Amino acid sequence: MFKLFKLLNPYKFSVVAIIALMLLQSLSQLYLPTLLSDIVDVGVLHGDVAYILRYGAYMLLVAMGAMVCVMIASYLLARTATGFGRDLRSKLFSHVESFSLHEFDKVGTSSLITRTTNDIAQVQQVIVMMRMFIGAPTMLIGGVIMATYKDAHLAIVLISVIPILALAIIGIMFKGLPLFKVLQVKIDAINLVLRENLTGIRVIRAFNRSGHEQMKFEKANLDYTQTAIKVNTIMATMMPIMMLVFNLGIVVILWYGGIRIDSNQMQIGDLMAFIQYAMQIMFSMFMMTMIFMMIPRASASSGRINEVLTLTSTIHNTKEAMTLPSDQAAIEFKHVTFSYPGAEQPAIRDISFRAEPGEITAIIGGTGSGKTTLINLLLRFYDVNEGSITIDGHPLPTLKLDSLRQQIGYVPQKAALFSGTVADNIRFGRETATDEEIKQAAQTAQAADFIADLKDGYQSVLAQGGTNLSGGQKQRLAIARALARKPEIYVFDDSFSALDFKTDARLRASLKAETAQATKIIVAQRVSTIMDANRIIVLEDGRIAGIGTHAELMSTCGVYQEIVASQLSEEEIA
Ligand SMILES: Nc1ncnc2c1ncn2[C@@H]1O[C@H](COP(=O)(O)OP(=O)(O)OP(=O)(O)O)[C@@H](O)[C@H]1O
Repeated sequence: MFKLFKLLNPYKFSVVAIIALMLLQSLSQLYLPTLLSDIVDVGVLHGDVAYILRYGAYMLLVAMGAMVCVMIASYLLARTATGFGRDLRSKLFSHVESFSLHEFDKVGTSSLITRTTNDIAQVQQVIVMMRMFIGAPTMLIGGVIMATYKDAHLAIVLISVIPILALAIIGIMFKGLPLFKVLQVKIDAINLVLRENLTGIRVIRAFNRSGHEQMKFEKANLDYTQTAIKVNTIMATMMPIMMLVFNLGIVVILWYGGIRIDSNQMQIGDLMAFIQYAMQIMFSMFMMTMIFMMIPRASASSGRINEVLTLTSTIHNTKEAMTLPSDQAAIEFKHVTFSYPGAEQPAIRDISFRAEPGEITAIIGGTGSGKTTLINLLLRFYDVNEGSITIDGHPLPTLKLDSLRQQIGYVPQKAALFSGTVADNIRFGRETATDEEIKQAAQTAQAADFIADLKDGYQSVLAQGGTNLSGGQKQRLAIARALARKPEIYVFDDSFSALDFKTDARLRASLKAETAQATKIIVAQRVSTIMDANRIIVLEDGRIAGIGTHAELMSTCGVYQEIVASQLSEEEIA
């Protein structure tokens, strides 16, 4: 957790001020019972009204001073804690942004969400408690000193109670600590079910699986609740134990104090002050308990946050990484083999091909044959295990990641859109694109007509993920976004599947004219989409089953013939 507290550096002046103010406040609090005992022992017992009024006013002043200290410290603390939370969230977010897909797979999306929200809130809570960190020990130590100063004999009772309480707290903490870690993991589990449920709501409804999902959620929820109850029960036992020990302590103090007053060894005002110090000590022990309750949970959370922060992306720019020149870009895969982390079998093996500028290179194959994997490697979402991928002769790891991705207009298999307007989503491809260029991109992507039909045209607002559009409309917007980028390389990962045949054909015709010079890679399931490609790569079980034009493959590649036969009519094949 201390590692994270380095983020408090920009707030060091506030932190110092808070510490000073809280020390001042605690000292004032400790002074009040002594003033009270003076009023009783000198003013009340001798009937000196002027003394009572003078010291009464003095007490009021000290109490008000303490209150002002708390108010300023609370204000500074609120600012520091929220600032710390904001900075930590930003740090975590930007760190996660640098992750390759491998790290995302490793931590899991739901857990990353919990860590960026709930876990940071737990650590932030510790900062909020900083007031207590200073107040509680000062009051405890100061209270013991002042009580001893008032009556050393009586103080023995007080001091002997403290270790008993401390032992009880430590024992309970040891039982609670492991459960706090479990608690955070169980919040992850709730988030996972919730996330799956919300994103897959249509499928869940269509398959009448709401009851099943409800049960899954109930299970995760109950699991979390049971652990939370267990933790809280352990923690809750602490309070009655503390109260019991302390109240017994007070009874003993009153009894023994009475005897000492009786024998003129102590004054009544001092006993009153002594009891107040005992109360202050008890209060500070309560505060310490609260701190001890918070710290294990926060330290479990900070461990989870640090785990993400120390995770470095396996894919990053090397010092020597160069910028990819923005001209024609020939892509070459040379004997590429790749396995997903943790997978037993390679997803692709010994893949070699070239994709030339100005040409269309198509990739076709059954589901799971490794088509998307090839694209993931080209975009350097993952690094190859064997072989190499080059662009214009430069191996991908020698290129700056930004410059590599800058040159690629990528249309994913599942069109991902963002909340914002239609224009915003197309401009996502290139921030500097003019309105004219956005319209042109939409025109080429065959999206202009449906955009014109929307109520506010290009300014129509899309729901989160573009759920207010059809699948084909989303795909066309994703294509327009890639076109707006004006890259040297286009990658269409099964991007025409949701389009009807006519739109598919029109789109490909307009793309041909618009992207004549670029290197185009088209992954497709439909033969009709890629029949006229310059080169078709046929994949089967992660290996290349054939490379050539449609005509060549029809005579040489059995796998391709099978795919064609399953899709096209006799005339189309001919
Ligand atoms: N993130 C991942 N982690 C582990 N294995 C994966 C991952 N993504 C894909 N795979 C595996 O790699 C293999 C190739 O998957 P890939 O997505 O490349 O196939 P595809 O040809 O694009 O299939 P489809 O046409 O169905 O999209 C499959 O066996 C798949 O199970």
